[in-house]
Amino acid sequence: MNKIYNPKPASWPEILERPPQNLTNIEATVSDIFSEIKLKGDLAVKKYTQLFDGIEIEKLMVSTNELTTSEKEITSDLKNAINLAKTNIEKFHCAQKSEKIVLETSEGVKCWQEKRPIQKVGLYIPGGTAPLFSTVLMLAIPAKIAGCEEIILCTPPNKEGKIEPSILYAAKLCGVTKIFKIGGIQAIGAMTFGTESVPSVYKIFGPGNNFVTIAKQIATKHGVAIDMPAGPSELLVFADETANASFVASDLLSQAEHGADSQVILITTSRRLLNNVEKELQSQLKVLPRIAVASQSLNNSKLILVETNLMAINLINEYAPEHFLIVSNEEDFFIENIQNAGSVFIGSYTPESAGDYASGTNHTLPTNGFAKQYSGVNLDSFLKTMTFQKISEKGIQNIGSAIEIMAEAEGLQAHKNAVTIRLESLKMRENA
Ligand SMILES: NC(=O)c1ccc[n+]([C@@H]2O[C@H](COP(=O)([O-])OP(=O)(O)OC[C@H]3O[C@@H](n4cnc5c(N)ncnc54)[C@H](O)[C@@H]3O)[C@@H](O)[C@H]2O)c1
Ligand SMILES: N[C@H](CO)Cc1c[nH]c[nH+]1
Ligand SMILES: [Zn+2]
Repeated sequence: MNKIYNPKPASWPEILERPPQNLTNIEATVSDIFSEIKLKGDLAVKKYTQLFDGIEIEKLMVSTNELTTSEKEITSDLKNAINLAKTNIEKFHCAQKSEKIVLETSEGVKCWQEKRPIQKVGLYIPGGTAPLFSTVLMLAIPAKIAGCEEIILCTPPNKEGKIEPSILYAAKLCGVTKIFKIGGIQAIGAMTFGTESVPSVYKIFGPGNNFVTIAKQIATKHGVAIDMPAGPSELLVFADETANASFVASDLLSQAEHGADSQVILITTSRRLLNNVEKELQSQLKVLPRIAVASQSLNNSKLILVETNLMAINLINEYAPEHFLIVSNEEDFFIENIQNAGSVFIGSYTPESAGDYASGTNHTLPTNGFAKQYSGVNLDSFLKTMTFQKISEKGIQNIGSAIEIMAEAEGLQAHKNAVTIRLESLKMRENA
C-alpha cells in the first residue's frame, strides 16, 4: 500500500487519482453491440451472452419453476437475514415519501407539485465476480414503494446458465415482474431497445463493471435515463488516534475485496494509527478467501498522514468518496464539513458493510468522484416530479398583464394573444 506523509496541496490531484482503467475500445464495442441488438433483438443478446459469459441460453427469461426452486435452495438463516434487511430498507425508503406541495402564488392562481412513479424501470444486478443479491433489495424495494408498474431485472447467468438462487429469491420477494439471464453490455442494450423477450424501459438502475457503466452512459443517448455512473467500489476512512486499527483495517478490506479496481484510502492525523492499520491489513488480508482480488486493490490504495483535520476534510471533499467513514473524537467537525460523499458512516461501531446490507440506507452510490454532483439511489430516483396549475378568472386578471408584457418583450405575439383573448372576453362579459 502506498504511504504518503503530509502531502502538499500541489500534489493532491495526483494523490487522489482513481486507479487507471483500461477503457479503450469499450465505447466502440458498446455501440456495435447496441446496433446489433436494435436490429436482431434476442438473437444478438444470445450471441453476446455466449461470447462474454460462455453459455448458450435458450430462454432468456427466468421461469416460474426456476423461481419456485430457488426458494428451496437457500437456508432459513439467509431468508431471515434478508427479511431483516428488507424491513429496514423499506422503513428508510418509505420515510422518504413527501407530501404534495400546494400553493396559491397570486390570488386565483393555484400551483401544485406531485410525484408520479416512472412506469417501467430496469434493474441491473452485477453477477460477474460475486452474486450481489443485496443490490436487488436496494433497487427493487424503492421501485416498489414508488409504485413503478413494470420492474424488470437483468443479471448475468453462471456457467450452467443459471442465476444464483439468492438473487431470484430476493427478486421475487421484492416484487420484480420479470427476470432475465443477461449480463453486461447486452443487458443494458436489451433494456434500452427492447427485444422479443425483454421489454424496453424508461430508466436503468444499478452498479456494474466498466462494460456496464459505459453501456449505461451510452444508453442515455438513446432516450433512456440512468441512475448514475456507479462503478468500482470505494471507501475513504478518516481515523484519528482514538480509532481501533483492526476495525479500520477490516473496513478497508471490506471494500478492497470487491474488485481489483476498487480503491480504499485511509487519511489520518496519527502516524501510530497509520502504522498499526498497515500491520493489521497484512494480517487480516492473509486469511481472506478473496486475497488475490483484495491485494490487487490494495496496490491502488493509500495510507495518508496529514497534519490537521482541516487538511483532511479538504482532501476528502476533493476526492468525493462513494463511502466515507469517520472514526474521530471530533466527528462533528467532519459531519458538518463533508460536502461530497455518497454515504457517510460514523463511529467505531458503524462498519461500511452495515450500509451494504441491512441498516436501511441504499448502497447504490456514485463512485469515481461523481459524489460531487450525483446522489445515491433513493425513493425519488424512481419518481418524477410533475407540476400542475389552475387559474381562475380572477387569477388571470391578476397576472395576465405581466404575461402580456413579458411575451411582447420576448417577441412572442401568440403567447401574448393567448392571454389577451381571455382578458378581453372577461371585459366584454363585465360590460354586457
Ligand atoms: N457503486 C456501487 O454502488 C456498487 C455496488 C455493487 C457493486 N459495485 C461494483 O460493480 C462491479 C461488478 O462487476 P462484475 O464484473 O463482478 O459484474 P458485472 O455483472 O458488472 O459484469 C459482468 C458482465 O460483464 C461482461 N463482460 C465481462 N468481460 C467482458 C468483455 N471482455 N467484453 C465485454 N463484456 C464483458 C459479461 O457480459 C458479464 O456478464 C464491481 O466493480 C463492484 O465494485 C458497485
Ligand atoms: N459496497 C458495494 C457498493 O459499493 C455494495 C455491496 C453489495 N454487497 C456488498 N457490498
Ligand atoms: Zn460492499
